[in-house]
Amino acid sequence: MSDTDLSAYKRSAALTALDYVKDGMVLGLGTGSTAKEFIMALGTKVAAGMKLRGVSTSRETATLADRSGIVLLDDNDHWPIDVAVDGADQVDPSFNLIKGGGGALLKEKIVAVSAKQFIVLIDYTKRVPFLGKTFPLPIEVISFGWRNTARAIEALTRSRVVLREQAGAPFRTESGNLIVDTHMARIDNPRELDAALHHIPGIVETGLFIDCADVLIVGTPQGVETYHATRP
Ligand SMILES: O=C[C@H](O)[C@H](O)[C@H](O)COP(=O)(O)O
Repeated sequence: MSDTDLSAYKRSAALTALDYVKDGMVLGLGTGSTAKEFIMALGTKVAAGMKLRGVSTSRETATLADRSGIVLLDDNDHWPIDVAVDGADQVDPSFNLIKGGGGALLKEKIVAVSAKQFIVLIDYTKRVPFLGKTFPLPIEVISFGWRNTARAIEALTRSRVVLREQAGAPFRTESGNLIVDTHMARIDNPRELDAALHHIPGIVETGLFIDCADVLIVGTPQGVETYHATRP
């Protein structure tokens, strides 16, 4: 499946998400190619007269939002986010996610949990029976002592941990941290793993999004499928 084909499924999911957007809302705006489709589609709503404000999860998204006519709230404001919309790298049957393929996981998680409703958009290839295996878990760590932090992650997960690089240098997040990608064969209990990882000093945030997604919108060859999470 080529990226071009998949982008059509991402776009159809993004267009469906427009149904959740109402005039005057504050939106949490995710990062990545699927979120980009959504933000560009919002531009048509704004052009038609809808007033939207947003919180951006990356500089790239801020630029797109600006082009779409969405007024961005300041980083230091309190954000009354109605709906956050973002892509994901993997989604399991309980709607737990791996995110952070683009390195924006920290801001994305802050925005997702701040929203009254979090909508996840994916193409159908990202639904998996369990997290891991086909996508390494991104973990944001501070650079101070990162090798020791990586060792601790390896010891906990019994997996290979690889420092993410970009153009031959360590990749830096917008918060100035590093990302280590953790190649796990299978994540059996994402909630337990996330909790255990958060006990390791040096870890800023993980790409595990547990119990965050309220709505999952999936672009498939047969059309768009929408699922609503049920919480206990
Ligand atoms: O850090 C990046 C984000 O978590 C993205 O939302 C995720 O990687 C999915 O990206 P895309 O929509 O480009 O597949």
